[in-house]
Amino acid sequence: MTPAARIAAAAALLDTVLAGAPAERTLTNWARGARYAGSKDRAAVRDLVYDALRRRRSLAWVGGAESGRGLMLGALRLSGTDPSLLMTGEGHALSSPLEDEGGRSLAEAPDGVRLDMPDWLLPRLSAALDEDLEAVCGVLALRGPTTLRVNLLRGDRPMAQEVLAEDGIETEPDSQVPTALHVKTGASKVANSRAYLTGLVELQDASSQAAVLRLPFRGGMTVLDYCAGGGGKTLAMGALARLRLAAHDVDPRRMADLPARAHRAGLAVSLLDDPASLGPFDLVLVDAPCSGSGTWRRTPDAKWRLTQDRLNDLCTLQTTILTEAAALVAANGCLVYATCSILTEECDGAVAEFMSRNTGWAMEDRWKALPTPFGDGFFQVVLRRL
Ligand SMILES: C[S@@+](CC[C@H](N)C(=O)[O-])C[C@H]1O[C@@H](n2cnc3c(N)ncnc32)[C@H](O)[C@@H]1O
Repeated sequence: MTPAARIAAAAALLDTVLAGAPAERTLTNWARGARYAGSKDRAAVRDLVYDALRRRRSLAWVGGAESGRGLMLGALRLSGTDPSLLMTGEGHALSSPLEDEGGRSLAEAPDGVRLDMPDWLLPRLSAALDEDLEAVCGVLALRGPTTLRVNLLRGDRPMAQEVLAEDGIETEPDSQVPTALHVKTGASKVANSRAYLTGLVELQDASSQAAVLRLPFRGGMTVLDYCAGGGGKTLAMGALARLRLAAHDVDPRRMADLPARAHRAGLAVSLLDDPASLGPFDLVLVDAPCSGSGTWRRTPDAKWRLTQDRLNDLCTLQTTILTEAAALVAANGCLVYATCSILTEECDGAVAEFMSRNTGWAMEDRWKALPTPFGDGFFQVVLRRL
């Protein structure tokens, strides 16, 4: 595909996403049907779509319309490329830009446009982030890093770097998180690399790794990952101490890959439909469903889909799940609440709500990470049963 054809394809896909279709499924369906697109074309179109969704409002402002064409026109203008070079109307290219099509300056845009956030969320984000608001919105409008967790049961970080390099994957150690490696080149090769297939590394953001490293593990503890999903945190916990590990999720299909991942990592994990049958546990982790606002650069359509009602529902669900999980914690055990949100109501707000309704818990640790070029936003609190 020519660069102009890739832009036209991205514009058409963006129209589908803007009409309400999930971005990931839209791209997957397109890639299946587009036999003319090679792997480099598919990756380039994917980047165009995701980059545009992250900056949907600012690109639409500069491009003159909240449409695939408008976003692509805005993206070309903001990257300093003359749009008429790639929107020529020839072959598969979009038609040439009209003289009066878009062209507004971002300097005149309202805050929600400039910061690429829905207007209703800005006051909440501003309250949560204060002087960090602009920097955080800026980070969420850019691509995130690809980060690996080194599985200390299989080797150390220098060894993982060497094994990855043999497969053409260059990495750099994170300066704060001792298990994290940022992928510099070769990210698309990770899933087929020897390091990944032998369980030496897993894909996991540095903030999630840092959160798990803070937990108070001792050998022999019983640990339940109550909202396990794919089991990223289950495996990270299991690599840190000899634990008796169990995982649960209200939707067990989400844990479908966990047995194979655990096997690769050298871990045994019991999958539980009814965790009370094996409890109580020394530590129960609630990695709660949330807005995902700390990770919106990875799922940018979620930023635009969140509504006030949905956020209220999530807050209610978070407190409900915490209350359910608390009943599974042993005497003197820990209840850990974690979320990849940066909104106060889903972080301190959810914990305060739980504490106001439940006595007999003491807060032992509270940790919050804002999204940076090296890690996603994350929040974690450790409560101990008195
Ligand atoms: C943020 S994700 C978990 C991600 C996972 N811990 C990881 O590190 O890969 C939240 C999970 O909570 C699950 N969930 C939602 N409601 C639940 C409930 N009432 N009880 C248990 N799990 C629930 C969802 O199915 C989802 O898999």
